[in-house]
Amino acid sequence: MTEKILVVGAIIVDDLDRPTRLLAARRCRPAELAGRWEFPGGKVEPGEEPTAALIREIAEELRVEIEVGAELAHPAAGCWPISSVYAMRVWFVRITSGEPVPADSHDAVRWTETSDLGQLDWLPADVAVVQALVREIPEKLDVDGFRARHPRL
Ligand SMILES: Nc1nc2c([nH]c(=O)n2[C@H]2C[C@H](O)[C@@H](COP(=O)(O)OP(=O)(O)OP(=O)(O)O)O2)c(=O)[nH]1
Repeated sequence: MTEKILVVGAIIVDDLDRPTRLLAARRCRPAELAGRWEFPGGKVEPGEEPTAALIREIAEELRVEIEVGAELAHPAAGCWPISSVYAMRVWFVRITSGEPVPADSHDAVRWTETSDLGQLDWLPADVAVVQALVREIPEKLDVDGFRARHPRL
């Protein structure tokens, strides 16, 4: 069986310990995904560390530097399924330098209160990730707790 291509995504939060807002990005390409919201990021290149790919993608797409925090792993599989071709891993991250601006992958970025996440029209594969976030929000997005409850496989 062929390995799926790994996509990495950033859950950009205002504070890694006590997040209250999250930066969602609206895709502008390809046409079938345009207008839907996602966790900015992209494909890991051959030989690249996933978190290095995340830092690279966020610099390319939003022109900011980030610190990578805890991973939000799929509770059973580790990776979040996207399609027969792609699987995704996502991490909480914090911006350490710069102001996020959409480059060529997005036409909007929006800081969203964690309570309003369900209002956005997310990419289909991201809905499960958002649901996992929403389930955890009453616990103030306790990222250490996340790490304990969703250990990487
Ligand atoms: N970045 C990202 N991609 C996602 C998410 N959810 C989801 O289904 N995808 C899909 C969309 C794409 O089909 C696939 C790859 O993502 P991408 O197009 O952002 O990758 P990339 O930046 O490396 O792409 P490119 O420069 O080669 O065009 O993953 C998400 O939350 N973030």
